[in-house]
Amino acid sequence: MFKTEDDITDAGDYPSIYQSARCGNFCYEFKDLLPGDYFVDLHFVEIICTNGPKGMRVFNVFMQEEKVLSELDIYSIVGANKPLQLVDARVSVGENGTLVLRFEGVCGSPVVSGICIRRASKLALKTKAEYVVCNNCAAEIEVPQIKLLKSKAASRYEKKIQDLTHQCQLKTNECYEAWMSLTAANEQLDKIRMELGDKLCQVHSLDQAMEKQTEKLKDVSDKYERDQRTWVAAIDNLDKKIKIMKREQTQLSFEAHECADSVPELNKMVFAVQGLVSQCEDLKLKYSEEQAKRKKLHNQIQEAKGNIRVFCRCRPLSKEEISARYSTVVDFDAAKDGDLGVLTGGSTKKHFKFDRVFTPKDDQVDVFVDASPMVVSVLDGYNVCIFAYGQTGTGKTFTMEGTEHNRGVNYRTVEELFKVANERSETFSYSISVSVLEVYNEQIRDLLATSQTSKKLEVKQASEGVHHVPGVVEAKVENLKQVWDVLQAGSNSRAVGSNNVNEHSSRSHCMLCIMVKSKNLITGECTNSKLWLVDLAGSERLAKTDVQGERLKEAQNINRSLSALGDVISALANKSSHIPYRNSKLTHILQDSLGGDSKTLMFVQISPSENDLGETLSSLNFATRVRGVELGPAKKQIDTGELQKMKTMLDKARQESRLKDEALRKLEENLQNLESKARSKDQVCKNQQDKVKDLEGQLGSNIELHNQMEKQLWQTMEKLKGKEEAYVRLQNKVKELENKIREREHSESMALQQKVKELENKLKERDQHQSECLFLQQKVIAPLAWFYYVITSMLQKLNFVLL
Ligand SMILES: Nc1ncnc2c1ncn2[C@@H]1O[C@H](COP(=O)(O)OP(=O)(O)OP(=O)(O)O)[C@@H](O)[C@H]1O
Repeated sequence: MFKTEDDITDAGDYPSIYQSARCGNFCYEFKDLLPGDYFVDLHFVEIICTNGPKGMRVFNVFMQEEKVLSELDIYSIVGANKPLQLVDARVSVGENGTLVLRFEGVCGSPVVSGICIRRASKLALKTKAEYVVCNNCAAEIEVPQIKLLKSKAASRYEKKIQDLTHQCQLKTNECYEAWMSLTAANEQLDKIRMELGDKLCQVHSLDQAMEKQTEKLKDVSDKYERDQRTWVAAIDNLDKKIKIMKREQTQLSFEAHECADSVPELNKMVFAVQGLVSQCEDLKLKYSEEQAKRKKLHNQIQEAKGNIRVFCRCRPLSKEEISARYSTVVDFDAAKDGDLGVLTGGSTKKHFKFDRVFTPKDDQVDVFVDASPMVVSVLDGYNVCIFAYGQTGTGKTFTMEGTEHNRGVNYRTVEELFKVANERSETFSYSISVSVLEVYNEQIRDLLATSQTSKKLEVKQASEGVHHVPGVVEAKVENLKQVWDVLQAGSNSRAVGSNNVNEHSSRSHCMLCIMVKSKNLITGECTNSKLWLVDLAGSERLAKTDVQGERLKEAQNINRSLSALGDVISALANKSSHIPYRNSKLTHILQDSLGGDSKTLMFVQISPSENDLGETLSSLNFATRVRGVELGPAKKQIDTGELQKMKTMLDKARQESRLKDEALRKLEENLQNLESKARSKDQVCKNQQDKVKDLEGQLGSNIELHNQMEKQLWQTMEKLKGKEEAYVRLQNKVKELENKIREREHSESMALQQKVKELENKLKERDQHQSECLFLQQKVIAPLAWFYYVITSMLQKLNFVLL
């Protein structure tokens, strides 16, 4: 016997069932069975749910090649995964002991899950037999009584079966309709689901749009709030500003009124100032006249003293001379009067007369006291030339340059110039610049030039009566320190050019030029003057030096330039039509500072030593020639009484000038104070008027701006209102939509639920019908099949008997 005990409740993957399942046409052959009758149970199950109408999965079952089941559709009877059993199908096994079960047209899914074969009891077959005679052969054919009974019952049953089959058919139809309606409902449900999905998508996108809209609205409202705050702050600020401006305007109008009130007073002041100004103008005029007079007198004194003045200075005996026991040949007894005696040998004494004689005891200060008036002339616009002449080693450099602790004329001159320039700073402005030159072997060298050029420096005429050396450095100096630095630079540069500084210095002319540009701040008169301070080369005679070659050339050049200087001075004194300035570089450079209105001071430097007597006499003779020629006999005879008178006049004029200066200064101060007060008042008044105008303008523009801002604010608020309304409208719309969606969802879900319920009910009903059908089928089909089988076999037998 082959039987499965598997209980199929749900769709499960039971291997035994699968293994026994087959598709298509197949048969099971059971061998070695005892001949006789058997009950066969067939267990069916539709494992896979296969949708489709009834009659799609039908198959036939044959037992011993007799069709016991025709067009069986399990699914339509029990549905998916439900077992169906055919029980107690009776079959006879012949002498061959073989039972053949054949399945035909099994399609779709496996259906046969078990076969049960049981032997039928023999007793059951032993029924009382009846005999019938065959019409053809008259043979008696045994017909069991029971068979007749059974045939009656079978007919009864057949009828019942027909009823039941009919009912079953009806139920199947109903089920089919229910199934179709369920399918349709399912389809509708799917459609609704899809619609619902679409709606949900729509709702979602609407939500998103709403969120975006809300965010936008939030941004707009934030911006609006921010703008509102800014505008409110701006309006507050403007209000404050307007208030401040109004206060300022009140203040300014008050001040303007005050100013207007003070106008008469101011007018009075202006009149007074105008009076003072005219007074001042008079005083200025007088002051200028006085100054001109003073200048004239000063000049007259200078002229009286001589435009070319000669000072003689004798140095002390040097250590070497003392140790060599050289005696002094110079007599200073009448030095105070400018007289100098030189012992020329024995008791012979030669006398010389100069403007001043400085003994070895006289120091640099004493020397400069007498030289300073000449120096100051350069500030009055005169060209001045001071030079030191004499034999080497007689103190030319000492007099002109001096030492660090014993400054000479050069330094003191500049010092004096700055001092006087400062004193005159209220009436004059001065610009001072300095050049330092050297003339060696008739060649000009710029000692301030940072780089020496190969180009020769030449003297050129800049304009009528003005000569200069183009390309020469003119260092602008504003104080003593700067002058000292320039002098040092010149001195250093001079040293660079030679191995032995002293030797070189004695063989070249060192020329310091101080250029002064002045402006009279009262009259506006400008002058351009220069002061030459020249340390000449040694004047020793050629014969004595006894030199040759380069030194001879140097000495010749020195002699030539010095004699050219003498010639120029002579020509000037003689008022000659031609002054031979161009005979040497020295005189050519000094052209505009020697002669004319210029003033010249010569220091003749001498040695007291008997050893230098010859050179001393030579120098003194040259100096005498210069002085003698210049002053001339007529000029020498100056009336001292007249001079004294002029001096007294000058002193008086100076005194008066000082007093007037003082008065003028005070008046000027007063005037300046009044003018500045008037100016400041004017300025204040003007400023305030301007301020009032500005403020009025600003106020106007601010009011306009304020109005514009208010307008803008109002417009913005209107816009915002509109936006807020739109926002509220949108929010309402969104809410409405949400409500609609909710309602729709609710109604749709309700309808769906209802439908689902209905469908479930229908399904339940169908299930119930199906189970009923199944139950009926089970109840009916098996016996029916049995009866059918029995009847068929009996009919066969009957046919056989009948045949
Ligand atoms: N009045 C003086 N009192 C003291 N010493 C002096 C005086 N004059 C000149 N001497 C000294 O004499 C020496 C020579 O002077 P200085 O060099 O000035 O002569 P010089 O004429 O310029 O010579 P050179 O022509 O060589 O340049 C220096 O040592 C200087 O200090």
